[in-house]
Amino acid sequence: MELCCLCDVLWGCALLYIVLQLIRFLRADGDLSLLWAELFGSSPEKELSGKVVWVTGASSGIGEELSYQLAKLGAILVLSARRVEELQRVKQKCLEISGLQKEDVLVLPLDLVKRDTHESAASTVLHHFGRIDVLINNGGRSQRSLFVDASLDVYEALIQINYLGTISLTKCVLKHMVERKKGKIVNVSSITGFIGAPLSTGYAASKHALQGFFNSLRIELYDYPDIMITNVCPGPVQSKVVDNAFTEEVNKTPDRTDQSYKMPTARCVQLMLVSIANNLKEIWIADQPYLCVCYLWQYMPTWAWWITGKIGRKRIQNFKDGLDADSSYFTTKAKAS
Ligand SMILES: NC(=O)c1ccc[n+]([C@@H]2O[C@H](COP(=O)([O-])OP(=O)(O)OC[C@H]3O[C@@H](n4cnc5c(N)ncnc54)[C@H](O)[C@@H]3O)[C@@H](O)[C@H]2O)c1
Repeated sequence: MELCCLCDVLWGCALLYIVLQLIRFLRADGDLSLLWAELFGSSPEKELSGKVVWVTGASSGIGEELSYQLAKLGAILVLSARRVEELQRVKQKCLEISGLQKEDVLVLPLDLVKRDTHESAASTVLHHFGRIDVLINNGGRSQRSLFVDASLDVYEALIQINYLGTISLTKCVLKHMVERKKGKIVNVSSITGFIGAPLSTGYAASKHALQGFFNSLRIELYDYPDIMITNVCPGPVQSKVVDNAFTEEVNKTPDRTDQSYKMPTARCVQLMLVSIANNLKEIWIADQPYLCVCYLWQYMPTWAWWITGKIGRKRIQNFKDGLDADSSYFTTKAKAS
């Protein structure tokens, strides 16, 4: 009788656990393999403490937040972007919030477009720290313009920064990882790396190119099982990406709009670190309805076209109204600020 009672309690607990996890998945902000790794996988603290991590685009948004969370985990950092004073500011904060010493954080200005400087940048890191454990290809720019209105120069610039700049730096670092037979390359792609988005035709093309490249490179590295490639695909996240986006012309950026309704940068970075710690190959990080659209896109492409068409029309209308393109699909409009 007592055994029966114990069994009932155990079954009750198991059922409660499953229901809780189901609720969690329904409110999910990541794909299922990512959420599984968050619940049951290795912790970023365990995997990343003491590792040499090179972050590009570290001067703002996701890259800046990555630098802070990695510093707190005890990772040794290389911070790259174009503006040295912004990188110094990020370094200073890294030192304030962590136990890192000045010599544990290297500020290394780098322009992704200047590909002839990438080899010497990689040599500088190797000279300074002796190794590169993780390269996070995060630097990049987005787009807010319709194809009919945009100059082809914008398309060239997006490919130069997001695609060619990224694979150029990867080539310089990969040589070293192949010699060591280990390392991690993390690419901040986007959900537009595998689905389409109006106003971002050139951006989506550059991120599709990145994903095609890294998914193929991963197979070329089959004989190096300890060299890991992770493609990170975020949906809308709070950052300066829209302020810095290309518009119709290369030298024109959009008016500032409210970004506060998007996923907090800290949450996006927290999930990215889980994926790096657990060697996940591709992760999706997005609030709804974007995550649902990602699943639809994979499993029911024709239905997905129907819904992305509806959402996409609204996106263009928001843009024409001077709002953030992603604001107010289902609710009242966010104002331009
Ligand atoms: N925020 C989002 O909604 C979102 C969604 C999906 C993907 N992403 C991707 O995340 C990455 C980080 O963007 P973010 O959202 O933090 O935007 P952000 O504009 O705040 O940061 C971009 C970073 O890239 C750097 N950068 C831009 N051009 C560069 C160049 N030529 N050389 C070197 N560095 C350069 C910037 O200086 C900055 O440090 C980008 O690759 C972006 O495409 C962002």
